[in-house]
This record gives sequence, structure tokens and C-alpha cells, in this order.
Amino acid sequence: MENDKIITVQNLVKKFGSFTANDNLTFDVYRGEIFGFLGANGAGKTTALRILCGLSSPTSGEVKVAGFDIYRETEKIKKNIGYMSQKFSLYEDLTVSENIQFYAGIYGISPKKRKEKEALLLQKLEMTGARHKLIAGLPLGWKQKLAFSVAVFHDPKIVFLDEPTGGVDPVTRRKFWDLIYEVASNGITVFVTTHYMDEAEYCDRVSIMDAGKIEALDSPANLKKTYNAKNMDEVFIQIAR
Ligand SMILES: Nc1ncnc2c1ncn2[C@@H]1O[C@H](COP(=O)(O)OP(=O)(O)OP(=O)(O)O)[C@@H](O)[C@H]1O
Repeated sequence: MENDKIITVQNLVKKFGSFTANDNLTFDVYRGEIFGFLGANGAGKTTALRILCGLSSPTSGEVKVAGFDIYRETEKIKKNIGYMSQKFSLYEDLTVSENIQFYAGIYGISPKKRKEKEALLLQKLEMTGARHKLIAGLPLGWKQKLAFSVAVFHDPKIVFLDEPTGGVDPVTRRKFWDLIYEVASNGITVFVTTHYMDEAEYCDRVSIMDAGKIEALDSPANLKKTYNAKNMDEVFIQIAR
């Protein structure tokens, strides 16, 4: 079973001065699962996610990501993960194709391989005709799909998504989740924070944080049973007051 854990977190604490943003978090994420990380504004999701990505150090606790230690092996972690931040990481003044080239370059993907993958990707996203357009002029839903696609372009073991679908309508969101399912079915673990409860329903398991603590962690079906709730909205309201 230990091998099936791609992320292990034990007693993770993160303090900013006297304020505790992550208060003794303990949880595991399994290989290939879609793990939803929920909580109200300020609950501490982004803080934990930045630690898991090797961007910030915990105050205390044990954390392993893709088998690597969060204190000593952050460079190895970074090579094995993809990350899409809230202000997704595309360069607005570069074209679609230039952004893909940039990310492929960072991860050492050869130009030949990049060209093949780029052509397939743009076809899948129906963006072939837009490949020489600047990111700045693209609709938000397109930017999100592309930002996600570059975050997994190097086939990482895990992809971290921080509110990847903020500000778009439910149909665009649903389409974005088709991309998430596709990468998960290829064995990439997806760790996603969200405020949208329809998205919580799409996850294999969901953790719900409140004031720096994990208050619940289970599959959406089990959470609804435990909290005697019709949907994840009702579960969330009971936990994140
Ligand atoms: N660098 C920092 N210095 C001091 N306080 C911080 C810092 N980063 C975050 N915090 C505080 O930690 C708490 C948790 O913030 P965090 O961004 O992790 O929440 P979140 O759950 O991701 O919220 P949101 O949904 O709004 O993104 C907040 O009260 C925030 O003000």
C-alpha cells in the first residue's frame, strides 16, 4: 500500500509569525487519483499546496512528494510535478506556440519531440489556428486549457492545480474537467483546489479545510452520507462555517 502513496503528509504545520496557516495536517494522496483540496477563503489551501510543490518550507512535519523529501529534495520534486497557479503561468506577450516552446525548453524536451507533442495538443484543444496568436488576446477558458496542458506537457507524476477554473461558466468548467480526467487516466495524479462544488463531485476523494485544519476527508459519496447531505454544497456549508 505504501507504494501507492504518491504524497504523504504527517503533522504538517506552517506558521507565519504567530499565525498558524496549516495546523497539523496529516493525509495521503494515492497514485492516479483526483484529489480535491477544499476550504473557504483563507483556510490554508494555497499555503499547503505551495509546500507540496517545494516552493515554501514547512515550520514542522514530514512531507514526501513523489517519494522525495520536502526539506532536502525540492529540486527533484520540481522535476516530477506540474503546477498551474491561480494566475496561470502563461506569458501574455508570447504566442501560444512560443509558450509551449518555453515550457518544453525548461523541462529539457527535445525540439523534435516538442513539435510532435505540440501538434497533437493544439489539435486536441482545437487551437491549431490560434498557435501564432498572443495569449493576451485569448478567451479565459482557452488560457486555462492551455495553462493546464503546459503544466502536464512533460508528463509529470503529479499535477497541482490551484483554482484552475476561476471565473468561467459551468460548461467551460465541465470541458476543462474532461482534460483532467484524460491525464488522470494516463496515471498522472491530480491535486486540485477549488471553490466550485460541482468540481468537488468530480474528485475521487475530497479534503475539506477550515481555519488551517482538515475537518473531513473522504469520497464525495461517503461525505454526503456522513453529513446527511444532498450534495457537496451542503457538506461544505456544514464544515466550512
Ligand atoms: N506569506 C504570508 N504571510 C502571512 N500570512 C500569510 C501568508 N500567506 C498566507 N497567509 C495567511 O494564511 C492564511 C491562509 O492563506 P491561503 O492563501 O493558504 O488560503 P487559501 O485557503 O488558499 O485561500 P483562497 O481560497 O483565498 O486562496 C490566510 O489568512 C493568509 O492571509
